Amino acid sequence: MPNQLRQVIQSLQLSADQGRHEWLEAMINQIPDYIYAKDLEGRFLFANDAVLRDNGLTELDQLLGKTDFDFHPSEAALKIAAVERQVIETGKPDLGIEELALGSEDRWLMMSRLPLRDMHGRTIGVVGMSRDITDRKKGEQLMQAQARLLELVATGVALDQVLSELILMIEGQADEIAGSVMMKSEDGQYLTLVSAPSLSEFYKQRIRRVPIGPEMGSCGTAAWTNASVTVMDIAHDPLWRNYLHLVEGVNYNACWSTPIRSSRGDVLGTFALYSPHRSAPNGKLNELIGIAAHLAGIAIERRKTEERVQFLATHDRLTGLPNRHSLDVSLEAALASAKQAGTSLALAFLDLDNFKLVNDTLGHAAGDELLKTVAKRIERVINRDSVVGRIGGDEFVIFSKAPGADLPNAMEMFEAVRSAVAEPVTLNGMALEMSCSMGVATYPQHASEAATLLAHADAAMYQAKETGRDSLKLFSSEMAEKTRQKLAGTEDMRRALRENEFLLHFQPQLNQRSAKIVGVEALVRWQYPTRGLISPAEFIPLAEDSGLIVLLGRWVLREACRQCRRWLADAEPGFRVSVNVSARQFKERTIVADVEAALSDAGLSPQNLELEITESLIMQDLPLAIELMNELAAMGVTLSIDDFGTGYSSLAALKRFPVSKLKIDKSFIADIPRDADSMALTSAIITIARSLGLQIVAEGVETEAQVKFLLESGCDHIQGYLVSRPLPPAELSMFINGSTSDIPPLN
Ligand SMILES: Nc1nc2c(ncn2[C@@H]2O[C@@H]3COP(=O)(O)O[C@H]4[C@@H](O)[C@H](n5cnc6c(=O)[nH]c(N)nc65)O[C@@H]4COP(=O)(O)O[C@H]3[C@H]2O)c(=O)[nH]1
Repeated sequence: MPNQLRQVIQSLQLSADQGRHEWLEAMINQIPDYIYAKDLEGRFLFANDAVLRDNGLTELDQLLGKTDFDFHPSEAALKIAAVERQVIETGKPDLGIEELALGSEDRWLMMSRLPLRDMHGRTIGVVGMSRDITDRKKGEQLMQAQARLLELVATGVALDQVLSELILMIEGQADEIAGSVMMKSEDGQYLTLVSAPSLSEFYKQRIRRVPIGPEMGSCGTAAWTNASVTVMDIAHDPLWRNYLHLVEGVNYNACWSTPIRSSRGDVLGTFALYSPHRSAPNGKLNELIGIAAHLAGIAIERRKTEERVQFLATHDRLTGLPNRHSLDVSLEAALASAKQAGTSLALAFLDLDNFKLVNDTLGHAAGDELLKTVAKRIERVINRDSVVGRIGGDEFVIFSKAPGADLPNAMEMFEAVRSAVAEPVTLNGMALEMSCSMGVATYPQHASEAATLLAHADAAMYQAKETGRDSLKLFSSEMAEKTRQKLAGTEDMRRALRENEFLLHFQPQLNQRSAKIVGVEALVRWQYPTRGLISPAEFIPLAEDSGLIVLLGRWVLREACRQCRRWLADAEPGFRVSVNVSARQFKERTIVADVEAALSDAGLSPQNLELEITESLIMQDLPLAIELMNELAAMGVTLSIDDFGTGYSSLAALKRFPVSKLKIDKSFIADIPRDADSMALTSAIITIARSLGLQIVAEGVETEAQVKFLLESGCDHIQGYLVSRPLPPAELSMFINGSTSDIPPLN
């Protein structure tokens, strides 16, 4: 035990024997904390080994009697002296103060100073203790930095800024390291540098884009293998063999790269640390790298999700083209700049010809493939200043954003688009010839508002369709007149609905063997105040087009059910009213609720209602049609396929639908007995339908010869002018209650 300490202890009159002193000294010297005692003048009376080591001393004698002014700059020494003087003067301890160690920027100490008292309680100096809390402090800083980083991610700060903060945070935890974050390119072939705040500019330029693959440096390999890669000596590591030129002139000798992964484990990029020392990261640093890669993953994934959400909000999922909404925005902007610059703008509306046929015959996947191909072809052909967007199933809109694009140039481009779309395309191994119909409208000639411009281009496209498809039409004033008429017609129909101008006629369906009326088909008419009775063929297409068919169809259902209820008392058991259903009623999913409401309003049983559904309705959206048909069939409503033979569905397909009846289209019946093919086809349809357990009704029966043929072929039910034209309910009542015997003698 050094004399000085013994003297101190003796001076403190601590009654201790020699053994205890040695034991005490050994213990104090084992402690990693710093312990010292000073007299009233700040001279060291004692210090343990930790203090000596920290000051670069080996013997206590080198310290005793000296003050902090002998070891530290006077400014720092004055600070210590002030604290100690305070403790001595007040007699109050100064406990648990956290301070940076003298002369250090990153070493933290927790200091405590207490008055040193003699056995009489007099203060004769100060005892100091301090503990190195650098690790704890760094841990706290790391936690704070993580919290801040997550806040930055959450508040949408730019990704490179977030990553740069992350790298600085890790760099702050170890000496002489510099970090980088690289992100995997969309095609998965490359890593691109996103952030590296401390790497040399020179080096950053060289690693802006590096390939991913086996033996592609530390990062390229880590991204390839989805595993950490620790290269301790770049100069001699085989992974860097082909990349040594990158580190020429910079002092990076080790590079440790860790994959940044998404929550699903996919590689999003890499987090790398460079060190001038040929070494591997220690356990603590490895842990930090793991945290950093995880945080970087959160930041990148979050940003990707945001970008995806943003993309989906503005783009069509299938083709990746701008969607209706973003197209509207760019069109408004393009129109505004054309107006400002006093230039023109041409807009084309494109609709594929026979797209539905592709979907129906080759399936939706092939339809989707075709749309993607078309989108790519259009993008390939249009010039850089033009925009193409997909605004509906097979509808595309194209316009030039550059002010001043003159009409002849624009028309030339649109023609090129048409040719590109018409190039042969192979779907499901089948080579197809596609075509499209296009309509063009221009600002300022045809319209000055975006919506009108679109509507006019649409009208021109319809004109192209009507004149044989596969063509391009420029909007004209006659088309404007047609559009105007269409709008006026819709408005007129809306008014007619309000003013109850629609009425129903009913056409009987006869079981020719029993000569009984088994049901009636409800057919709508429009009693126009000035034009008389208008046929549905004239207004149903417009009602379908405008969507008014949903309201009209609801009215028809309700009215037909009510009328059927009135006839039930006189009618044959199993008597049914059949009602035509339009595709729009299915598409807008209103049909099930409408049927329920009509039945309950009329007090009619579902068994007395039949819905006529066309093949084309079913094929427009097969899964939806099957879903709704199942719901309706489950209610007990009978479903029949109307106009059978005019669509594309095969008899075999009928097995998949919950239908119980087939109506053979009148176009087949009309050709009987003139056309042998129609007869053969009709008879085949009847045979197969019967084998499937379906009832068959022949529509449009006008002659005895047709009746004879149908009877021989096994078709029992007929509907047509031969039995009766569609009639107002009052006239039809006579058929039903048997008060007229006008039914022709069929058998
Ligand atoms: N040449 C000939 N024609 C005959 C004969 N027997 C009946 N017809 C006509 O054939 C059409 C049969 O109706 P549809 O095929 O469902 O065809 C209907 C149907 O698709 C649609 N329609 C009628 N009412 C409604 C309705 O309430 N809702 C819906 N969505 N469509 C309806 O309008 C179409 C035409 O209806 P209508 O003009 O009433 O024409 C009726 C009917 O008058 C005949 O022996 N020879």
